[in-house]
Amino acid sequence: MTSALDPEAVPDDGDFEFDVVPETDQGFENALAKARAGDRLDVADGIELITTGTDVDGIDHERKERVLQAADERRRDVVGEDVTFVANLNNNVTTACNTGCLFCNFKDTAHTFEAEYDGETDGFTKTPTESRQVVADALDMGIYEVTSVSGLHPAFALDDEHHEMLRESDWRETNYKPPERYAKHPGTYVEQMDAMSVGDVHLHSMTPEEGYHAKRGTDWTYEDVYGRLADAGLDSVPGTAAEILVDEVRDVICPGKIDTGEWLAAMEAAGNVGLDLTATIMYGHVETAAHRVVHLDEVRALQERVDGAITEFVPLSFVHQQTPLFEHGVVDGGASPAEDALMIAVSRLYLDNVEHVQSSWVKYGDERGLKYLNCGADDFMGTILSEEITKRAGGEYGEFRSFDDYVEMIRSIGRRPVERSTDYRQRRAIEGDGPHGPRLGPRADGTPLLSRRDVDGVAADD
Ligand SMILES: C[S@@+](CC[C@H](N)C(=O)[O-])C[C@H]1O[C@@H](n2cnc3c(N)ncnc32)[C@H](O)[C@@H]1O
Ligand SMILES: Nc1c(NC[C@H](O)[C@H](O)[C@H](O)CO)[nH]c(=O)[nH]c1=O
Ligand SMILES: N[C@@H](Cc1ccc(O)cc1)C(=O)O
Ligand code: SF4
Repeated sequence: MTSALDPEAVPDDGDFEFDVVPETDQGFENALAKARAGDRLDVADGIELITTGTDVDGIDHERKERVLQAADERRRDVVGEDVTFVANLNNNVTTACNTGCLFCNFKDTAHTFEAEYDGETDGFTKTPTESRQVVADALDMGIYEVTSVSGLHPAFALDDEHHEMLRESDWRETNYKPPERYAKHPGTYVEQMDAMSVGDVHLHSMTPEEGYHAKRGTDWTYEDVYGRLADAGLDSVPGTAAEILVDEVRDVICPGKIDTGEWLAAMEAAGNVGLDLTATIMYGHVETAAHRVVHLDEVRALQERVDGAITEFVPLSFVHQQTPLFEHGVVDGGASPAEDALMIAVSRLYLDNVEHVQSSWVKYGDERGLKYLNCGADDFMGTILSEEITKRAGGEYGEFRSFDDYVEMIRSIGRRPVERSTDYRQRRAIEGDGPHGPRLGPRADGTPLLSRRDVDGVAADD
C-alpha cells in the first residue's frame, strides 16, 4: 500500500549541523509494537514513532494514525475518560528581561524601565501590592491557582540579603542593577510570593530560570532558594524554561539561558524541598525530531529522581509570528498539526511515569486542542483570565475560557469535564446544565468566573 506523505510536515532540520539527528537502527513496526505492549521505550523507539519511521521521508499518515491510536489507548488505561482543567489566573509580574531568547517576544529590554530613560516602555512591572490586588480579585472570582512567570528584571533578587550581596557584585556577571534605578520595581521574589499568597490560593511560580536569577552571584544551593520561596508561600514550580533540553539547541535559540544541567538541577532541588513540579517542552523551531525525544528521555529520568513530583507534562508549540527567530529568517514557521499530534502522542507513550499530558488551547486553539485529547492528552489547561506570552508572539487563541466553554467543549467529544486542583488530587466532576463555575478554589461557590467579572465591571478578554 502506498502512503500519503506530507513533506510540509517534516521538521525543518536541514539548516543546522546538529549532532543529535533522527537516525536509528530500530524499525517503526517494532517500536509501535513495544509501545502497544506497554514496554518502556528508548530514544530510538521514540524517534521511530515521532517521525512515523526513519525509513520514510516526511510523515506517513497511516502510520501516524496508528501512533495516535496507541497513545489514546494508553491514556484511557492510565487516566480513563475524564478531561480535567483548573480555575486559574496568569499573573506575570514584569516583562523586563535581558536574557534575549530568540523565540520570545514577551520580554522588553530592561533599560527602557529605568527612571532616566526618556522614552516609553512597552512593558510592565507590578509591585508586590499590585500583584496582591490582581490575585485577590481573581480569588474572589473563584480561582484555585495563580501561575506567575516573569522576565528576569535586573533588580529582582531573592530577598534583602540577596540585594546586599548583589550590590557588591560585578554587574557584568550578575546583570544586577539596584532597585533605585527603576521608575518602578518588582520588590523581591520573597515579597512577591508573600503578596501573591492571598488566602489559601495555590501559588505556581519560579521557573528554573527564575530560580537561577534568585541565586545569582551567591553560593546558595537551589534547595536554599526554593526552600525560602516555599516558606514565603510558593506551592509548586512551573517547568518552563525547559525549551529543548539539549545544549546544542539551546545554544541557538536561547544562548543566554541556563543550560540543560542547570535546569535539571533546579527542578531536582525544588522536588527535594517538597514542591510539586510540572515539565514542558517548547518545540517546533530549529530542533530535530531526535531532540524532542532526547528531551522526553531527560524528563522521564528526572521524574524518577524526584520520585514522581512532576504532575503533568505540557507540550508548548512554538508560536513564531512575532519572534526574532522568524523575523530573522532562522525559521519559516512552527510545527505542523501532524507534528503537534505526534508530539502529544509520543509524550504520552514515552513518559510512562508522568500521569497527565496537557493539551494547551493557548497554543492549539479549541478545535485542535480538543482533537489532541483523543491522541494522548487528558488535561485541557485552565481558565487563565489573562495571557501575555503567546499573545505578544502573535498567538490568536485568546486569554480566557469559562467553565461553560469547557463543559460544552469537553462534552462535545463525549468525555466528562472535571475541575481539578493544581496537583490533581482534588477533582470534581461537573454534572448537569449550566451555568457552571468553580467550586474547588478557597473562595469558589459555583458562580461562573465570567459573570463575576461582568458584575465587577471587568471586561472579558475574548
Ligand atoms: C516567557 S518565559 C517567562 C519565565 C522566565 N522568563 C523563563 O524563561 O523561565 C516562559 C516560557 O514561555 C515559553 N515561550 C516564550 N515564547 C514563546 C513562543 N513564542 N512560543 C511558545 N512558547 C513560548 C517558553 O517555553 C518560556 O520558557
Ligand atoms: N498556565 C498555562 C499556560 N499559560 C499561558 C502562558 O502565559 C503562556 O502562554 C505559555 O503557555 C508559555 O509558553 N499555558 C499553557 O500552555 N499551559 C498552562 O498550564
Ligand atoms: N510558562 C507558561 C506555561 C506554563 C505554565 C505552567 C505550567 O505548569 C505549564 C506551562 C505560563 O506562564 O503559564
Ligand atoms: S523566555 Fe524568559 S528568559 Fe527568555 S527572554 Fe523571554 S522572558 Fe526572558
